[in-house]
Amino acid sequence: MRTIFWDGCVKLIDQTLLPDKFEIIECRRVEELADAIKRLAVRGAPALEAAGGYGVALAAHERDFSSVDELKEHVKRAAEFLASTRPTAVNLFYGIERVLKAAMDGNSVEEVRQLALSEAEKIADEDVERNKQMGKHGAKLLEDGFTVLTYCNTGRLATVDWGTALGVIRSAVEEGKKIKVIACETRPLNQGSRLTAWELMKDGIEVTLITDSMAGIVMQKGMVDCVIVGADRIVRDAVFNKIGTYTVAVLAKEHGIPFYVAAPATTFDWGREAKDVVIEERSREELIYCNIKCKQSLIAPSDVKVYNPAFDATPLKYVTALITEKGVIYPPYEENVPKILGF
Ligand SMILES: CSC[C@H]1O[C@H](OP(=O)(O)O)[C@H](O)[C@@H]1O
Repeated sequence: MRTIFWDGCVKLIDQTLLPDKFEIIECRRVEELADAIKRLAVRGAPALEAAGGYGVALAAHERDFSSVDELKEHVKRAAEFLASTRPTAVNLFYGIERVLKAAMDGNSVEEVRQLALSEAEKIADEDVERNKQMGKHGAKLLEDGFTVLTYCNTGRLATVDWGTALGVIRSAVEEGKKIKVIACETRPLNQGSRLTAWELMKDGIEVTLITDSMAGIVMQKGMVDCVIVGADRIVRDAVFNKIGTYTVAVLAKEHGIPFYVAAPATTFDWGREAKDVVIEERSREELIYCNIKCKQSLIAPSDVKVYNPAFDATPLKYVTALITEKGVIYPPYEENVPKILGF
């Protein structure tokens, strides 16, 4: 089953309930999908790209319209609303803009609806295919018997299907290589423990869960052959990814361990630099409660000051190679990224 798909409305796996409950959310209105994005029921840059696209298509279908002009105005407003949900993953805006552009070519209500949904479906289908391509290219970097350290969740649940960094691991395993994974839990929302461990165990891929603070000792003990992470936005001088990625990258450099980033071309925002990117800051409740879902078990004084950035920026000097659907890109990035990705 895909992470997000169209079935008369937008349907998606509610990732906030995993690993203990597997439920599908049905979004019949854009507001419902926007809420799902904001509370990370659907999350992960490529999954957000599809969510953005499906969200624009949903806007065109969510009610009746007296004219194609009224419909187009409604869709434009919905696109702006969807773009306001999360600021850092550039894929979200790519998906929204791509479907909005397609929809504007329609000359009737029915045509706008058809064009929007068709483009949103193309985005979803393309994501699965490019993840498989990325997996093939990246699998060449993993030797039989490797142990790979991962951060956050970059698997099926972070994409429409297959995954980016976890997709590379899946592809290597599919080729017959024995790959073990050390998954960082990834505080505060535990995408690593709740989602990555769940995905890998379902696939029968050996995974060991560690706290984020253990990343150093496993590298120091020689337990890690390489690190593979995903990305939310790659700019000319840095990779934006889940908070804590920068720490892992510096540790990997210190221990001479390859640090790879797997991301599709739509995660690249090559015209910008790190200083131009907004890092999402999330609620204090994510840090002061053990379980954000039911706001139980305080693990900090309820009125303590909190800083909760959802992402950090890893300078490209810490990145051994960028794994994309077009191939593996090595430094010098300023020369090779535009050449291979055609920017
Ligand atoms: C395959 S991209 C996944 C990327 O997205 C995650 O962020 P979030 O869970 O907040 O959407 C994280 O940065 C992952 O690396």
